[in-house]
Amino acid sequence: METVTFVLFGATGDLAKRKIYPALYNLFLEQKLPKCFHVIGLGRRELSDEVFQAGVEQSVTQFSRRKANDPVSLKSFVHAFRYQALDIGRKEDYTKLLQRIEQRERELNLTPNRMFYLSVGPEFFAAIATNIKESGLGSAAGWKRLLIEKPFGHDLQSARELNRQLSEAFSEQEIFRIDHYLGKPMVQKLGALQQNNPVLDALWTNRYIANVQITANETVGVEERAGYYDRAGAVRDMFQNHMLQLLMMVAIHLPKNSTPEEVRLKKKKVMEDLVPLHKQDIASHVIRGQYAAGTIQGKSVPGYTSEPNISEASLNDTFIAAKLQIDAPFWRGVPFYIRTGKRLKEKSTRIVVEFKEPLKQQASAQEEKPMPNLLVFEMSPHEGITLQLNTRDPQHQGAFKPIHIDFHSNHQDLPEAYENLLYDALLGKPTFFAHWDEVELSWQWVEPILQAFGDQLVPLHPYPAGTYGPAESDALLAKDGYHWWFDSECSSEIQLKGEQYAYHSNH
Ligand SMILES: NC(=O)C1=CN([C@@H]2O[C@H](COP(=O)(O)OP(=O)(O)OC[C@H]3O[C@@H](n4cnc5c(N)ncnc54)[C@H](OP(=O)(O)O)[C@@H]3O)[C@@H](O)[C@H]2O)C=CC1
Ligand SMILES: O=C1O[C@H](COP(=O)(O)O)[C@@H](O)[C@H](O)[C@H]1O
Repeated sequence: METVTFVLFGATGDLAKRKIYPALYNLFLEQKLPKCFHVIGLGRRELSDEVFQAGVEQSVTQFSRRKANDPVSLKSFVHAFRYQALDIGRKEDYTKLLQRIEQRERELNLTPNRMFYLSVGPEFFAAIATNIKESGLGSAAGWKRLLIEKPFGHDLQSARELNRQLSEAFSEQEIFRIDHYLGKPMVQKLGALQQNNPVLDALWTNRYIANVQITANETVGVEERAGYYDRAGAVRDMFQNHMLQLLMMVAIHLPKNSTPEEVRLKKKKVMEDLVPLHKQDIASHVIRGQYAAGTIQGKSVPGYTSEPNISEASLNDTFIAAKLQIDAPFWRGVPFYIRTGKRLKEKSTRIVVEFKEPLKQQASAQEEKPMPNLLVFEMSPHEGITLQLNTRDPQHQGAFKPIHIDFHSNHQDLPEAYENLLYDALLGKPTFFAHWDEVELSWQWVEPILQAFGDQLVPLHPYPAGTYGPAESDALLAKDGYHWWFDSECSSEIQLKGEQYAYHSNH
């Protein structure tokens, strides 16, 4: 791996502490960082290198997946960190930063490859990119890369404007837009599973698939992010980015050994083929909800509008469910249902592929009917794949009985999303980053939803915290003769009737 200077804007912030340092530490332990790896952390406040290093050590000790119990390797890791105060708007600070970086590159005899990670609010992205360019920080003989966090824009127009500004300092190949769902191990496996298993590959079409359900349920509420979340809502916070990325990843058909460029083009094609919704049709395809007071895991929680710093009159969405259609030969006629929300009954992120039921159609009215075959990709709370099959139960007059073939990973050994993404960025591998084309098409697709929500054309359904969202979300599927899998009664029914064949792996 090539040597690199990792320049971290927002080095004193929450994301750096909880995600970036622990991810770097795990890569360090697995020897996945370049030799002579070093970091320059930037923030507004004045800190010495020693105080900064102590903060990095603390965050690694607190948040790392692997225990930081070897003091020698921990010291060696934090020794790679230096700190410099920098105000994003002050040009002279970038000149000082350049001098510091050049000095370190000379000391360590490094090729001047520089990776700039913007772990700061999106309002700073354009100013930082411009200052990197104007100060000469981006003009060294080595490569440069820009890593940015979401949110990438607030709507189509602002996303385009931001992209225009970034493009003046960095080319598309140099911009790595982080969508941490693309870093989740199960999401990264989706393509490989399909490509390397002819059984799955053959089934991946509307001939066999009845519908696809993509769920990201959360138990947390708005937490301390009122300022951001009340302007974003579930549609901008989760749907436009993470949920549509999951849709692209599950719907693409990839030939073996596809290049990043091929993956990008296939994902783009999925977005281009998504049937657009018109503002006046949104209410029949999209359900908007907001949590009311309720109980989650035995604990009472307030409603959204009683949360700190949220107005009592807020009409912000904390839940969204939608029915999407892909107008392409493989997927025509297969509804993709997507839902995500806060303060729901349990944390669960999964994709369920429900297969068609020719046996059910053939069975007479009196005959007992089998359950559909399901293929479930679970990302949270545990990573796993489950296949639901039907068998007959000799103990119950040969009645149909679903069985589950289960693969579950030992999640302690799984890399965190940020580890995967940082590793790929260091290697310059763009496959699991959001390309501008996807981001632009995603904003374009959600734009009528944003407008319909803004103009109050879609009812805002309250749902008690601790449920699965508004009943209208169930009705969205019931209209087509389906239901969300693994919610309440449905899931317990399957669990009770089903027999489990489990396969556990350490990887
Ligand atoms: N936290 C999370 O879990 C997630 C965060 N994100 C995104 O990551 C980004 C960072 O979030 P987060 O770490 O939570 O934010 P924080 O508010 O915790 O940290 C902000 C950082 O930016 C620095 N900063 C702010 N203003 C300036 C300035 N004018 N000049 C220089 N530095 C400045 C702060 O420095 P100082 O401390 O010195 O003021 C601090 O290091 C945001 O875009 C957020 O949306 C995305 C997904 C999850
Ligand atoms: O990006 C975000 O994601 C988290 C959910 O991530 P997960 O990995 O825990 O599923 C969400 O809570 C947050 O609001 C959003 O900004």
